[in-house]
Amino acid sequence: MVVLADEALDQIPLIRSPKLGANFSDIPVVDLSMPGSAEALVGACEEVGFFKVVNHGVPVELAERLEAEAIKFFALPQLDKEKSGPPNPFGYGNKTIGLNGDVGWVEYLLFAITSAPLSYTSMSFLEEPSARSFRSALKEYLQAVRNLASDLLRLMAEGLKIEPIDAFSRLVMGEQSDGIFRLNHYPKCPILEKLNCSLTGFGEHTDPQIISVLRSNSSTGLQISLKDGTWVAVPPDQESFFINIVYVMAGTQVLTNGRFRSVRHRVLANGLKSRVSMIYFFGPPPAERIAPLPQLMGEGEQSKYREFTWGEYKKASYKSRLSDDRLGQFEK
Ligand SMILES: C=C1C[C@]23C[C@@]1(O)CC[C@H]2[C@@]12CC[C@H](O)[C@@](C)(C(=O)O1)[C@H]2[C@@H]3C(=O)O
Ligand SMILES: O=C(O)CCC(=O)C(=O)O
Ligand SMILES: [Fe+2]
Repeated sequence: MVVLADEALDQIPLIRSPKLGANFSDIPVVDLSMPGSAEALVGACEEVGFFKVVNHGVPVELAERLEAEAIKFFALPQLDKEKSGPPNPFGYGNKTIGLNGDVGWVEYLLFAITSAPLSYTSMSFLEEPSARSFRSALKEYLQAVRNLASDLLRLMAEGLKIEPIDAFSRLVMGEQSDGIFRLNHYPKCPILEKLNCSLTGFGEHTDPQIISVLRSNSSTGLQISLKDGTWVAVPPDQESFFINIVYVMAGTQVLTNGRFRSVRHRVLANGLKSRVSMIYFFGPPPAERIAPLPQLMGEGEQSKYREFTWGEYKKASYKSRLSDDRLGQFEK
């Protein structure tokens, strides 16, 4: 990203509340090495829809290697980065998010991920022989995070006492599944220090897939919205993963029939330190029919939504703005 011109800031929503940034110390923590982690995970999905995972088995060095490669990419001259964009919807993007007018103080690389064998959208910079270390860091990281997501989704089924145990994981691990991976860079924005306010990095939204696995560097910025609508800051932890139980899985009454919450979240740009985050979003194949799991329906209970396929939902989602309710059109 080039040096900030004030007009660039004009387009991006400023957030003026002075209280932003209070750290939220009650983020549920799920320790995968402890007995009872399935119950802890279900409790976190019901209460907050967001939790931190520790003792997750993914070597910290894998994330650090990919982070270092991402930093090298984002440090390239703007014209070189743009050879891998614009995102349609995949590729390099700068400040615009999606196709419908959302903007933020962020540049990013967005990849579609396919499984069996694991592969990702190619981009101009990845074709260069010099991108070998980027490619290998990316592949190893994606594979490790897939394994973690599969473990988490199995634990979720165990905690909810759903059979078969792969009821959720099979939805997102198959060959045609809809995986997306995003590398975000929120450059530091020193002018914010003088203005005494924050700048939207990534506007408020709920993630549209089934589950998202997020890792960031030690820079602040991520906030979640609590049940009462208050925004709280998530203290960064570069050795852990943050899990977002997302839209279709959660409060939408689609898969878990309203048992799980999905959390609205956003990222604010930092005046002093840039933030790098990497998020793997897991979704089912386009033809998958989305309806509540019968095991989670009460007797005689009806779903609030007409049945739809994942492909129909995604199509509608790409016509929406970040903060929209993307399920409205599927209500009965
Ligand atoms: C405005 C949009 C960008 C987005 C697709 C969408 O139409 C609505 C949701 C956005 C989001 C949020 C979570 C993920 O970052 C993302 C990759 C996704 O799947 O849905 C983005 C999409 C994007 O950046 O293209
Ligand atoms: O960068 C972050 O920490 C979160 C970004 C985000 O919410 C997203 O890409 O969906
Ligand atoms: Fe998100």
